[in-house]
Parts: sequence; C-alpha cells; structure tokens
Amino acid sequence: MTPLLSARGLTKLYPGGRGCREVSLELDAGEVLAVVGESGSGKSTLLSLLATELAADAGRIDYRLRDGTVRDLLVLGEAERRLLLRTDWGFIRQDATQGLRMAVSAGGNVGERLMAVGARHYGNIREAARDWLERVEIAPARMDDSPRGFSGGMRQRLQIARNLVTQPRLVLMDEPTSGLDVSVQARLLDLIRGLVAELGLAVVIVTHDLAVARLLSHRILVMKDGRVIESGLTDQVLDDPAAPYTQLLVSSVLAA
Ligand SMILES: Nc1ncnc2c1ncn2[C@@H]1O[C@H](COP(=O)(O)OP(=O)(O)OP(=O)(O)O)[C@@H](O)[C@H]1O
Repeated sequence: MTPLLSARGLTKLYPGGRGCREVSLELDAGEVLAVVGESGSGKSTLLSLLATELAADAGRIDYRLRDGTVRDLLVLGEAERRLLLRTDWGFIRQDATQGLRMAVSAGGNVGERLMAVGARHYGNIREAARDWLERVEIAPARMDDSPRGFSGGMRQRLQIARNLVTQPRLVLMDEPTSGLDVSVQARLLDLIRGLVAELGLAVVIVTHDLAVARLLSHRILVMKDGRVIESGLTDQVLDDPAAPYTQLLVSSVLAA
C-alpha cells in the first residue's frame, strides 16, 4: 500500500545555513510519527514544510488523496492545496491562540470549520459543535463563551475539537502539551491518545519530550542540526538507541 504521506529530500536552509536538510519520511494511515531533537534541531521547520506553510528549497511531499491518487503537494495548485489542507488535514499548534479564532465563541470555532467544508444547516452545525465540545470535555454551557476566558488546557482541547470535527486523515501537532501544568498535560495526552486511536488518525507530532513520544507514537525520527540522525520504532529507538546523540537525549544529558 502506498504510504499516506511520503516526503523525500526536504530541504529548507535559512540565511546562516540552519534549517532542515534532506529529510525523508513516510507515514501510513493510522500511524503516529514523533519528531524529536533538541531545541534548534529543525523540528518546527520540518513541520512547517510538511504543512506547506514554508516553501522548500528542494524535495517533494507525496500525499495519497482519498481517491487513491498520489500528488506532490509542492507542485499542487494553490486552490487545490488549500482545499486539501482544509478538508483532509489538521494542525494543532503549541500556542492555542494561533490555532483558534479568539474573537469567535467556542462553538463558533468548531462550527466554522464545518462551514468551510460546505455544511450549511445551522441546527446541524450547532449540534455537531456541541457534540465535539463534549468529546473534548468542554461543557455545552460554555459553547457561546469566548476562548479568551478559557484555561490553557481548555483552549488546547478546543483546538483539538476545531481540528477534528471535519474528520481529517492527517493531523500535524507542534508541541501540543508543552507549557501546560503537568496534570493538565497528562489529561490532554490521554485525550489525544484516545481520539487518535478511535479515529485512526495519521499524526506527525513534534515534541521535545521523549515521554510524550513514547506514549503517543509508533515510530520516531531523531533530528540534530537539521538532519535526521536516527529513526525507527519508538520503543526500539528509545530502549536501544544506536546514535550516540540519541543515547545522550535518552539519558537526558542533553536539554532536549
Ligand atoms: N526564520 C528564520 N531565519 C533564520 N534562522 C531560523 C529561522 N527560523 C528558524 N531558524 C533557525 O533554524 C534552526 C532550526 O529551527 P527550528 O525552529 O526548526 O528548530 P526546533 O527544533 O523546532 O527548535 P525549538 O524546539 O526550539 O522550536 C534553529 O537554529 C533556528 O534558530
């Protein structure tokens, strides 16, 4: 079976020579891939490249559409690319204020995504929004409240609902739990893990936290100085790292 997502030789170098070099990866439907590495290793650059928010200097990103055809996202027309990202992908950002519309109510944040993919019936949209808020443990009574009044954990759960309501096949996540209290993180991770399994989502998750990678991912990709230095099954890589750098990461000598 063709992978859902296959990136080849992805390269983006900033002035000064840092960035992301010759990264290749594959992701199957329903698979979770964690991208780990110390600060500045190129994780966020890679995610922005995959999301096609950042233009690559070189490489290709093949994506298998719902009809089975495979397209290189880097040469897709703008309108087609936008439609694909809106209907088939989600992106959960570390800073929820960047992933939500803060001036719109919680229910509106979820409902407007349905409208963006063609839903028109107000009652159905409101019902689906209510349902998704409940799934991410936000009380229906908060539906018309602004996310400005929400805690960090609630905002992140709302961002998850906003991204998943359209039933995407692929979700990119950039440090979705960092910056939150430890107990809030644990609850959020549980929620993400449950939804990913239930919905059979393919996920690329960037994290500096190896415990998050261990809990959520099937496979792992270790980056250093913009390159992938090790990849494999998460348990194998974390239990028996081959590269000296990964060994240091795992033994927490490096501040990841
Ligand atoms: N716009 C830019 N211009 C120049 N250099 C940049 C730019 N954005 C990032 N960099 C550099 O590229 C390298 C990779 O950055 P990137 O943000 O991808 O790393 P990261 O692994 O996500 O780090 P962190 O965990 O701190 O977010 C870093 O050295 C960073 O300083």
